Amino acid sequence: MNEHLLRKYFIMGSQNCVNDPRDILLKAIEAGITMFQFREKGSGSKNGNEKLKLGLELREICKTYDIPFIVNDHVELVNVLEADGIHVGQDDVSVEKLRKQFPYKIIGLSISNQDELKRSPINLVDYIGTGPIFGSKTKEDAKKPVGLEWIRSLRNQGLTLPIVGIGGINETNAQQVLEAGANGVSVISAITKSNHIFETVQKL
Ligand SMILES: Cc1ncc(COP(=O)(O)OP(=O)(O)O)c(N)n1
Ligand SMILES: Cc1nc(C(=O)O)sc1CCOP(=O)(O)O
Ligand SMILES: [Mg+2]
Repeated sequence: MNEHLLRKYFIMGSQNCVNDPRDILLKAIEAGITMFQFREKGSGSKNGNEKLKLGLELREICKTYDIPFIVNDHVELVNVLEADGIHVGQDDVSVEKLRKQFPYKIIGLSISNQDELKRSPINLVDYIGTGPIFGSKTKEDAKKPVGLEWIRSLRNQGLTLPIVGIGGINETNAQQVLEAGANGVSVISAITKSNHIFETVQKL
């Protein structure tokens, strides 16, 4: 994949939004996000047909503006939403299975420590998502922050795969994440909770 797509990677589900998620996505796209992940998950999130309807609407917006659309976790939504790819974690469907099913889609995998790195088939993925870099209140089951040191460690071990940092990243600390060796930053609340989405995304 083109590693520049990770530069400003926006993740969102309706549970993250006070305002209409469609409006938030449109504003974020106008401001310059480079990729979008549909993550309808956790308390307050939609299910079934409502989830599907929102996914289709957000997908359509991304298609209009040529922004890659990634599905979080849910393999069955990849074809239905004509997604460009899928992001999975260590406890989700296996990357081996995914790569067989989707030879040409973008596959992102979360890797947050040395053990996970050792047991992950990184040759099959397009990028690594790693975090939480800083403390995050957004993910209900977030691990303890791994810090910038973990990104440096991945690079010091010679990992050349594109890396995107996640967790507690905002316009004031994004630069540190890039300087540590990440190709980009993925954010939820920095954008969904911003009163000035355009300025926030520009600063990121
Ligand atoms: C870009 C990116 N990085 C990490 C994650 C977290 O994935 P996961 O560990 O599977 O946790 P959930 O998001 O499924 O709760 C991500 N979604 N995106
Ligand atoms: C979805 C997610 N995954 C994480 C991980 O560490 O894998 S942290 C996280 C939440 C990111 O939200 P915010 O930008 O609001 O902190
Ligand atoms: Mg997951």
